[in-house]
Amino acid sequence: MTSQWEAALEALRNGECVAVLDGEEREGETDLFFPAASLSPASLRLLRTQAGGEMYMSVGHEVASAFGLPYIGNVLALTEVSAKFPVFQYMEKSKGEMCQGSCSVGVSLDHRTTKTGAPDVERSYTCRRLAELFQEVKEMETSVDASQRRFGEEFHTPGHIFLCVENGKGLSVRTGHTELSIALANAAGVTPVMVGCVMLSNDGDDFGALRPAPARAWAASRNIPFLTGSEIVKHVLG
Ligand SMILES: O=C(CO)[C@H](O)[C@H](O)COP(=O)(O)O
Repeated sequence: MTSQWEAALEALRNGECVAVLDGEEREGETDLFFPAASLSPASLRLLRTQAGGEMYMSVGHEVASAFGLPYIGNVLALTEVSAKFPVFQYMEKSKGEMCQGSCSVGVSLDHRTTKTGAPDVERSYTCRRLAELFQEVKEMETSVDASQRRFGEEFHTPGHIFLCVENGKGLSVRTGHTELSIALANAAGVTPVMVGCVMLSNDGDDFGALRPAPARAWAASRNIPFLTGSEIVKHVLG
């Protein structure tokens, strides 16, 4: 029988969905993921209608490095920013990349050719294009400077997809959905850019995140591979 791990890698190679529960001790949330490189508008619709939470694009550390993409918390923590916009002196900011909270968040963006950036057809194009552009600059061994310029020619910020940036040491220091999804992409051999969305409850008075048991049952009913954070860590780090 195929294991959930093998099924997940196969699904990603085929551009299909996988479900990842980070862990009860962490968020205790299940996020659905598709590989960005082959993301279709229909896949994006599935994330929006079946998961329903915030949609984001996890980018591997090498992708962020290739384009010089920062963590937004580090940008907002700059003294120049607080001097000009004093509210940022007072707001708590996730700095660095190692905390388990929302510190992996980067900038938001849209592809420049989109009209508003919001529809499924436009958001999926934004995601696909980022993954494609990374492959292009990687294969051509483009300098960081030239890669950043190409990135700027294609994307504007702010936009309708926010980035989550993998830390440089991966799962050994952080086991967020950001690192878990990129570890899966690397294991599957697909471009390390993944599009994720957290599953929320649609059940009566429960306005929280979808609990692990119904999330697992939903995935099983659709033949979508379901993995926990600890299973992924075990497979990747041994
Ligand atoms: O909850 C989420 C989105 O709404 C995601 O889990 C989050 O954005 C990814 O971050 P992390 O790596 O901290 O899990």
